[in-house]
Amino acid sequence: MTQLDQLKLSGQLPSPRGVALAVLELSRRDNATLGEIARVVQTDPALSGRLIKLANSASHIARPVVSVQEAVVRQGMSTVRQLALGFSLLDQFRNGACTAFDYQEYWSHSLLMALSLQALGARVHVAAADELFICGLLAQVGRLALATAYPAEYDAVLHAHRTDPSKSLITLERSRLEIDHIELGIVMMTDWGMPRVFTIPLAHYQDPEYTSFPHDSRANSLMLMLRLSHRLADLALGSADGRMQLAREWMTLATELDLPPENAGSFIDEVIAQWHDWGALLKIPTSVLPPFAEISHGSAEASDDEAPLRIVVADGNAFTRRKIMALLVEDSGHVVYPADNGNSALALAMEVLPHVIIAHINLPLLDGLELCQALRATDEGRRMHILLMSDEHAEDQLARAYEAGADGYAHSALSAKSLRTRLCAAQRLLQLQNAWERDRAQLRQIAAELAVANRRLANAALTDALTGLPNRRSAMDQLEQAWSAAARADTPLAVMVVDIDHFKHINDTHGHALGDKVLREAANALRASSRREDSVCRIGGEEFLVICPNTDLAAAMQSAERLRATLSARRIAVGEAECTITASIGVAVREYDTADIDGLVSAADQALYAAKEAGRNQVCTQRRRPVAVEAP
Ligand SMILES: Nc1nc2c(ncn2[C@@H]2O[C@H](COP(=O)(O)OP(=O)(O)OP(=O)(O)O)[C@@H](O)[C@H]2O)c(=O)[nH]1
Repeated sequence: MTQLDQLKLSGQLPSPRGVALAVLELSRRDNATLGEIARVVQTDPALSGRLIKLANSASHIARPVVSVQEAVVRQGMSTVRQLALGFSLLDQFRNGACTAFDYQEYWSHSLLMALSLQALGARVHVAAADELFICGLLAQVGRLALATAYPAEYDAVLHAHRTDPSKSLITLERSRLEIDHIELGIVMMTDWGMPRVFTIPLAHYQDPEYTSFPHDSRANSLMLMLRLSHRLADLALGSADGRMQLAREWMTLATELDLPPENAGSFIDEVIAQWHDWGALLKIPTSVLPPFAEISHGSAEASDDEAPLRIVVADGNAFTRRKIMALLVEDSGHVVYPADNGNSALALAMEVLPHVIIAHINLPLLDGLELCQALRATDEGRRMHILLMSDEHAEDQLARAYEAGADGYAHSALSAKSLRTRLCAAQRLLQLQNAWERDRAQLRQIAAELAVANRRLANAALTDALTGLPNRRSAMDQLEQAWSAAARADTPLAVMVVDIDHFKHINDTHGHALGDKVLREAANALRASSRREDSVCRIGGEEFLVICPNTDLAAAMQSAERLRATLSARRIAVGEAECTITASIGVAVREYDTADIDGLVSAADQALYAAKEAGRNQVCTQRRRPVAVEAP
């Protein structure tokens, strides 16, 4: 009798109890109905809740499942049986006699595998979500079984593995227990009715060498999904030091399932969030991780020397492609994107903008030389380091490779060392490019800051600091423009010079600070009361210039009168009391004999003088006599 047969007969293997056992036995009957299963499940509230939660977590379900019956119908008899079993094991084996076996960590790892597999299933449609969940949850049940059946011996196995990790766990299990956890796990799962479609990839997914299922087969997809899920669980529960490497391996492996590395972050962060959620429900410990993008990029201080490269490996031969990919990932943690023909290599390169492309010269669809030429014809492709590989060393091929724009040429059987050496050149290029881009970014930043500072200075040079109005210089520029526009279009142009009366007296009586306040209030009042197209400027101490395009004398006089009235109606607080001000305004319009803007302002000044002479608080034109205007 084999060790396995003895074990099966011994009754020492983990097996379901209670409701789960009843579900298992019931489901083995030929005439069992889903209704009967649901009734049994209902007697266990914890199991009922978990089945409902699981049924609802399959994202494609529009209407939430609220009853056990519905959950059981949706999940089907075989899935319910296995879920009941998985949860029953979890509840029974939270602790055990094998001291070196961390039962809590085991379940935490298994739960994350279950959720990851389920989430991958939503992207790669190879099996129902609940089936994938249970497949992940029980993927390593053989380890739990060995720890349960042989606590002392397995303790020694685990210690030996920890002391010398170069010896694989499976080898140690075999040498000490004559059976390994994978074999045992498969037997147990087969006994529990797990379909072969799952047990076959489960038996192989931990092989260090790739097991060759056909590339587009369901078994291959499941095997990759199991590897990805296992690696994710290792990443989440392992030490922070190894996370970056595992994250990059994960991204590279994910490309084999057509999951683009740029989607890895959101996928993994989502699965980790579900893990926390389920962990709380099942009372299983989980760990808090930084966002995946942070893990995969490593510390911000990583130097250019350590910076991983994005590499597209294009080879029609799956074996060579995988060999190179494995070398690149294991050796230096680069992020690698596989392509099996020239067209997909080109599309991939344009999408992920790799630093390096390693392409076989005889690629299908678009050969290596054509790929090289196509890349070199683009701005992005010109910056990539292209290494072409060939199965032969032919001089004319070498020449054609360089003519097509390749940076390097190598034999396809190149060694790891030789590949590493060649990547050094690309890494150096990357360093230079990074340094150049940093310099450029710094220059752009300086230029932007300078532009802002210049704008501020220019603005300050044209603005009066006290009132925020355009200053004399700006006023004269604006007037020049208004003059030109009026001359071109033969339209009228008027200006007003507004001067606050007896302003010296205000300063002398109330102080300079109140004088400033009066100026600010006068500026605000003038701005608020003038037309939108007029420009109010401060051209001297208590003197303002209002430029009024397209305004004839009568309209200007009317506006000036309105401004005068506004100012004189203004009450300005002086401590508890108030004071009032008045202003005199001189108005001038551009006439056929007005020489230039100085002439125009001078005419307005003369009019202002006339207004002052006439007693202040009034509006005059350049004709040196007050003009009576109607109040607006
Ligand atoms: N508070 C304050 N006072 C200013 C400012 N700029 C000029 N002044 C003062 O404004 C006063 C102008 O006085 P004058 O030119 O004699 O004119 P006025 O007292 O208004 O008399 P009339 O114009 O003839 O009505 C001076 O005392 C200046 O010191 C300023 O920015 N703030």
